[in-house]
Amino acid sequence: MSDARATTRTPLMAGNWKMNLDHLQATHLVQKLDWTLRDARHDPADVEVVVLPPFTDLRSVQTLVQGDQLFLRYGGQDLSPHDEGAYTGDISGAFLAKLGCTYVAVGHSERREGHQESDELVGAKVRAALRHDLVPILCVGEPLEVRRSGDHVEHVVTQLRAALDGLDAGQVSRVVVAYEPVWAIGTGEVATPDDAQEVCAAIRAAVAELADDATAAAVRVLYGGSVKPGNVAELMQRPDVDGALVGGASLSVEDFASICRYRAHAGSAG
Ligand SMILES: O=C[C@H](O)COP(=O)(O)O
Repeated sequence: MSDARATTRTPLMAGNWKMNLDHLQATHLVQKLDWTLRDARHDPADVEVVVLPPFTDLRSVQTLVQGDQLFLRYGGQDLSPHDEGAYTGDISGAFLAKLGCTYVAVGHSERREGHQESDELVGAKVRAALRHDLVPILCVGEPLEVRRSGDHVEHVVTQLRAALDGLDAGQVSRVVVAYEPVWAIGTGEVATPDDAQEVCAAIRAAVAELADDATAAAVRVLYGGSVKPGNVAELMQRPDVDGALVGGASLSVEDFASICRYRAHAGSAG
């Protein structure tokens, strides 16, 4: 199967573990994931594999990845907009960078809704990530009532603009965007490939307006929301879908490895 996307964008599969797996379970999963992918001769140059464990697992994951030279990358699920100081409970971008993180999720809907994170705060977190050379995975997506009203593209583009406005093209080019319709997260109700393509293409067009065409062509746009081994290949056939932000299925080595190897499984269910 050949992907329709520009070959300059390496597909990215990121597993967001959310508040699951302690550091012992994390060690086990990461080792097994690496073995499984190596066994299948997975080439990270073809599809980049990332895990986003809870903060308390990161040191253990770092020790494994760096000590045993595993090919997967890792990152945080959130970060503070501040760099240091009296911010009890916050984790700075500097701390994540020191632990070898490459990525950090920003503005996940579970943070926007559960912790009342505003567009302004999400934008400040994107900037904090960039200050510490972390790649922000900026999450945007509409709730069900907005999808039903038909204003989903406008909603998502507004979130994107609020987070990225004022950044220069070089900064925008370092961002990964994840389109996650809230109604598809953890519900088993995946967006259709056409739904995902519509919004991912609109995100890319908005990036072109915020930065320039070259930046828009280079920025990776992921889809997230009930991605499974059985639906990932079809989503990945759409030209503006460059990967997936995977929640529940990333907690299973077999399922996540299968998602990462979607090209090998194209045409089969699961
Ligand atoms: O960050 C991941 C998303 O919230 C998707 O979660 P899910 O794959 O369990 O629907």
